[in-house]
Amino acid sequence: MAGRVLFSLPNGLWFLSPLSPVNSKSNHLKNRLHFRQNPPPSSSKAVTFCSYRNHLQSVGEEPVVAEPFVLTTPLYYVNAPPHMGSAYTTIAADVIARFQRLLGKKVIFVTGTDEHGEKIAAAATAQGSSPSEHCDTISHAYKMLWKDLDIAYDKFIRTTDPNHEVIVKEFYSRVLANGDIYRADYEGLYCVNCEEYKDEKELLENNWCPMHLKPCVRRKEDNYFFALSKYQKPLEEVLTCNPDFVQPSFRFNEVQNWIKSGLKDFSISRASVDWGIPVPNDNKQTIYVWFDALLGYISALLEDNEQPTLQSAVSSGWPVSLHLIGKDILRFHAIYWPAMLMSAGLSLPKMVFGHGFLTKDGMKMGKSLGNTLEPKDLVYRFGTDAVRYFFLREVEFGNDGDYSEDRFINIVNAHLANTIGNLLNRTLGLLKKNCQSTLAVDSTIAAEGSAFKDTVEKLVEKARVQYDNLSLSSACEAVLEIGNAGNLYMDEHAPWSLFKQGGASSEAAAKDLVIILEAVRIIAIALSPVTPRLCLRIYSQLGYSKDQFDAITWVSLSLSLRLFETKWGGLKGGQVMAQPKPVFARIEDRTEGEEGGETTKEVMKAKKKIPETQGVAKA
Ligand SMILES: Nc1ncnc2c1ncn2[C@@H]1O[C@H](COP(=O)(O)OP(=O)(O)OP(=O)(O)O)[C@@H](O)[C@H]1O
Repeated sequence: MAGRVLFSLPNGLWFLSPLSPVNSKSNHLKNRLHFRQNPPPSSSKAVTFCSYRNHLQSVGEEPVVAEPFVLTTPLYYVNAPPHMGSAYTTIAADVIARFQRLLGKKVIFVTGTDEHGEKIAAAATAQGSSPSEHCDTISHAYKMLWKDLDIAYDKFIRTTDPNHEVIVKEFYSRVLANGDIYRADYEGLYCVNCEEYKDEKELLENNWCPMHLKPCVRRKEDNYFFALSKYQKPLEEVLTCNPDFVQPSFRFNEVQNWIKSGLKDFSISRASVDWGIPVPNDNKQTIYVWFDALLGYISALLEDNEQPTLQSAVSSGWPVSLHLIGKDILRFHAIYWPAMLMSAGLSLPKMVFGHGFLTKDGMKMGKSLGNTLEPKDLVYRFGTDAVRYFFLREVEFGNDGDYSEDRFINIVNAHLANTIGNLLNRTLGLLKKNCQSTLAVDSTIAAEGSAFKDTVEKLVEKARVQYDNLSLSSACEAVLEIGNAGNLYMDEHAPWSLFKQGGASSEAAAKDLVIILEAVRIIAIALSPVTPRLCLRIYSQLGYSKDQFDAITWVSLSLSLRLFETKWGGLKGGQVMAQPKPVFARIEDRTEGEEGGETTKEVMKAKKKIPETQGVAKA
């Protein structure tokens, strides 16, 4: 999405004269907001966001009880294959989706690709392929990467999908009928690579684009515009009535300031771009990104073989609970999109979260700059869980973060291999040696009167709250603290020496092992949204099957059905643990064919897969 608008905010337009007034600007500015299908209660008053929501509820468009948890990533622009920045948003979305599923919610996780525009056509020509072949190749590269990164999405929407086109056209027609689209002439300096008119103030000498270091060309065309300015007040109200609408809170303030500084109408079509969805009733123009790609969030919701209508798509999960995006496209998601939805009489998303950038030498990593980090390479070298864990734990969600390989290796080794993996391994080693790998008592009995149990329960609750607040790094930290507390407990109690003393000391030592293993069991649930493979291996070591792992929930819904939850008390006396085997090999210790695990095998598997997409040339 962002790839189509780089560094240019298409607000500053150069109006010459309104053309054949689809709805002339002067007229539509006088109009009050109205909604074609569901007119609001009083057409004589400007509609506020709060009254708008009440109105939608009364006509049944806004569900009173939230149903599924629907979340989206941006639809990535297929001008080049994915990179670690695209992977970052998608990993974070996957973690949130997995967490919500653990809470027992039905989740619809939407991702996909934005496939229209001049840059795509140019990239295809440069490759000697057709635009549609090019889109197929790059879109496939995204899907392959999501597979390697264990991204469990529910819907993958491509904007070249014919159903998407139907939805875009219906949406456009609604907004048009609402008097919010008009045609006007404008002229300016155009950067072909940004696919955007630029404000002369932002250009370098001789009108060079600062991003592409190429000259912009003067262009004049007539386009269709969306009357964003009409939504100034309603958007102010959206923020006033809904302080959680934009997260993190400092981005909320940014959005508020943008709105305060005055909203200008924006262009929604291109006359010179063929590779796109034609504007209804004017096939000389194609629809520009915001009236195309953003609609993918809605068309993705269509069920297979369903009539593609806005109504049917919306009834399958709109409004979304969360749009997860990078801060580069915040303005479009937090201002343009809500205004467009209001114009079409549809509900607004519940939250837009704009995270920060992964940077390289302080610059945003991006396809256009080409300063990207290859996620496939990282997966090949370090494994899927290591990549997922590092970026979420290291970068505070919402802020920027720079990548360093040393830091990557240190963090992953210290947290996953040492604190968690080693704790499990040495406990199971002692259990094997002294208790035939069998638990002496239930974990509830073992922990009677133990302050450690309370510590674990508090920390896991802290992790839940942090996941819920989208503080993903803090959630990881809370889980890691359980591991730290477990290691401390082990060192303080020294069960290895208690076993040597025999008698009551030996019994106490056997209980200590149960206590530590129960803590590790809880870690495996709490970290499973972030490192699902590692957590499955931990669960297997604790003697559970994959089916049992797949059935875990965070909170017990029914005591008889949900045995494996984050509450203390899952492990039972007599339960037999598996033979101790490292669940996470330290990075420098991994060699081809090494025993130790699946981690090594996963790395080798990823290595074999690399050629599948590595050959995709950059646009
Ligand atoms: N460096 C990055 N850090 C974090 N997220 C990123 C980064 N780069 C891209 N993204 C994610 O991808 C989205 C933009 O998608 P897009 O396909 O336009 O990628 P892009 O690499 O930014 O493209 P371009 O460099 O051409 O602008 C962002 O909103 C964000 O979700």
